[in-house]
Amino acid sequence: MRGRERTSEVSYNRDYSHTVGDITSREARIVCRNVNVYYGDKHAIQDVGLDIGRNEVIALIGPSGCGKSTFIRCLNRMNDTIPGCRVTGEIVLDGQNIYDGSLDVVPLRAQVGMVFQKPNPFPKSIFENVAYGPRIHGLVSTKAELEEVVERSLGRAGLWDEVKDYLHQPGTSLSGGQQQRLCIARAIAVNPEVILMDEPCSALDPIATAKIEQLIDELRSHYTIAIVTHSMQQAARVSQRTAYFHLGRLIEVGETAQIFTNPRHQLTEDYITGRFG
Ligand SMILES: Nc1ncnc2c1ncn2[C@@H]1O[C@H](COP(=O)(O)OP(=O)(O)OP(=O)(O)O)[C@@H](O)[C@H]1O
Repeated sequence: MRGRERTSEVSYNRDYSHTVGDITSREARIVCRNVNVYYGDKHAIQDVGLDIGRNEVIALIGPSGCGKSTFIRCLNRMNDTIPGCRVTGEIVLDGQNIYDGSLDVVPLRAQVGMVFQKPNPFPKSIFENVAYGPRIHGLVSTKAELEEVVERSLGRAGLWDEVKDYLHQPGTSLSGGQQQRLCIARAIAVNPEVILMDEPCSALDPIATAKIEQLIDELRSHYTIAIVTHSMQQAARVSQRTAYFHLGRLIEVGETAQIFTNPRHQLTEDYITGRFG
């Protein structure tokens, strides 16, 4: 790590000497400590500590391969599905370490929903895409309740008005941006607390991207959101805090405005000014 005067002036976290800035959050929803991830012998995430707060959007940024996706996948144990992947450390959601052996990952993945880079609706109708989760998680007992959940979720995802007359058309018949909002509605339908988004706009045009960004801002009042993005403009537009990763380490975290206007670590500055990445 290159040093210069700037790095000697900054205050590091007491327990996370390689991370500049305050890793804690006043109203922490997720508390990550000493998180390490290995793919076989490869040490992909190294000693990450980070809180993610209630009703906040946190952007995870950094050069390709720095571990953003790997880290976000730790938060709902999606890495469990990757052969040879091992996670150590603690990730506590509402007081429970989600890596406890006794924890059932099925409800966890409803509680911590995920939206991927490419919209991935099920090969089912628009209605069924949203209804599937509440039905299998036993969240509704009548048809009327199910219809209400579908309408509310599509409404919250900003899609209801566009699809209310086509609920029985295939989800895949929608445009890319609409499909992504359908996937957000599907995540919302099972009452998540946290929504993880891994480059949710990378397959979308600027208009569809703007809609998703506006939606993210609206969703913040109900959910905690972590978003991986390659777009620094997007991070600046949608997030309140930003975390900068480099080679598997969390280098700097802070208020988004501070990270983009006054980064405290040389590596962060190099990245945001386009010197590498
Ligand atoms: N399934 C896997 N098996 C082995 N190594 C992996 C796997 N997935 C990721 N890695 C490695 O872990 C490191 C972090 O990758 P990751 O995809 O998390 O980075 P990223 O910051 O999200 O990258 P990008 O911005 O390009 O998506 C990289 O060195 C990558 O090659």
